[in-house]
Amino acid sequence: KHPPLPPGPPAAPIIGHLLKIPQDNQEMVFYEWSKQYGGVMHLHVPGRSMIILNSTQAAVDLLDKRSANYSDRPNFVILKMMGWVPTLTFIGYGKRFQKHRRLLQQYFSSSKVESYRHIQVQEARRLLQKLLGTPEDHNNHMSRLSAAIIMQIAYGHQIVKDDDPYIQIAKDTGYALSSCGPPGSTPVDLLPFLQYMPSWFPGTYYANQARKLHHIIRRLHEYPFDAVKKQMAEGIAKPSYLSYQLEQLHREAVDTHEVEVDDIQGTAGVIYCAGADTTWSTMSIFLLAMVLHPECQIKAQKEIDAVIGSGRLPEFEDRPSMPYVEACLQESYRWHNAVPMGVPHRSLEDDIYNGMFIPKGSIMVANTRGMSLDENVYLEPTKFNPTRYLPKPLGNAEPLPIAQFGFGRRICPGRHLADASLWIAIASILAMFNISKAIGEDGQPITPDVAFISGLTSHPKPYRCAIKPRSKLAESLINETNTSDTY
Ligand code: HEM
Repeated sequence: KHPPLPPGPPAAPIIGHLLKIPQDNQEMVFYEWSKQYGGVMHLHVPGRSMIILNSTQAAVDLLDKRSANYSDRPNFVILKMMGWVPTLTFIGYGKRFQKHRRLLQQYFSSSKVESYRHIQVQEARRLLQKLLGTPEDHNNHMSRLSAAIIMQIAYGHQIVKDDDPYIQIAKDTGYALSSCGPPGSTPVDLLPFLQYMPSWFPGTYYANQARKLHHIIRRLHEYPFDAVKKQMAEGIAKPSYLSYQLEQLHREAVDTHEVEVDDIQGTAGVIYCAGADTTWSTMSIFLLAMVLHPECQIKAQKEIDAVIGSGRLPEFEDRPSMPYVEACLQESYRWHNAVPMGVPHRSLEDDIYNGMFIPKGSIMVANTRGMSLDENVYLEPTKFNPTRYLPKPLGNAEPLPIAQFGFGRRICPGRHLADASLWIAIASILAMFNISKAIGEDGQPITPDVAFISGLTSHPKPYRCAIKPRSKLAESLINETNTSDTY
């Protein structure tokens, strides 16, 4: 005796949509289905309902406004097999979730992240020097920028060499996260008994992957943790999230055992894994857009020149004066997504939304990609067009994207940090470099494919481009910048 379920494609008896849900490119398939079935869709797989949200409004109405009901997580069988425990992203709603969120929110609130600006500025300057020296290595340099900022904040570790083990860990983690299938909806997640089947058994591919990648995730948690503990014992640890929390633990140990060592290890690990890879991917999406859209680049550079001239590099204080550069960042979030289907939530109680029944225990997928391409909100949504956000008559006054950082009580706690790291890096690159297509051996410009490697996170496939200083003055400005780099 309840209203109908949300609409969805026809289902087979018993197995429902199990065989219809694709393993690759799910976000795009769900988006295509939404054109027929609407912004709130229902899929049925044995033992559970999946609700796919392709409309930002529905995601806000349910995941934000009714977040008490929609902040649990499904059981991520594959991710747990990989060793992601105890990691906030995958912990269910409850006491431990609240404890981990509290630990992280204190450290990454919008006001607190302002105190990390000097690290972000320094790393953005280093990125410029790296791009000047070896522009063909742009992907590594962007990965390094993201990892270096996170490393200093989380572990007090400054990356000084390209073969730094932390960079390798960040890269390995990126690889692991994009090789583990769609989050919460691989065959093993949908039919957990498959995890116990031998590797030749159909549907066990991701369970085998998880076993293979387990050592990467353990190393991510253990290596930095052991290093900081050792430094603390020797009295040489730099201030960081980890050293701060371990000191607190030591101080409060007598009074309360609320926070335990593995809470600290887990939260430090999640900063690293959730922060470095996603920031890097968004940087890479931005650069790809600049290769393909020189007209946007020129517009952004004109704005930067008008605000800061050509004698200095951008600072955070310039941000409010550069609405078009801001729009380029926002469009990079929307045009392609570092986390294309978000991280699924789970509902705790039965609910009714717009006359549709959402059963208790439903897996709620906020399809960021679908929301980014929603033609009811964005004109020509596949086009990279920052102007769309500018007020009329300059632009089309379209709403800024919000889905990229998720929703409700699960919204990304690192969003203020990520946004600031990306802004300073993007503004600095645009101020100093021209980005264009690389020239192939045949003398012709190479147009990079807009192609992605996708799992929980999504990365542009490696692409070539040319990155050249805008002028001799820009070149000397980059060279003269003191980054106290030792290599
Ligand atoms: C551009 C960069 C980033 C993107 C696109 C991104 C995106 C996301 C998304 C979509 C979620 C899932 C939200 C939900 O379930 O509704 C998430 C969760 C999370 N993010 Fe980020 N993130 C980024 C950077 C960061 C950074 C820098 C940190 C750490 C400082 C971080 C830490 C986390 C954590 C801990 C969670 C889990 C939250 C929870 O389950 O309660 N992220 N992020």
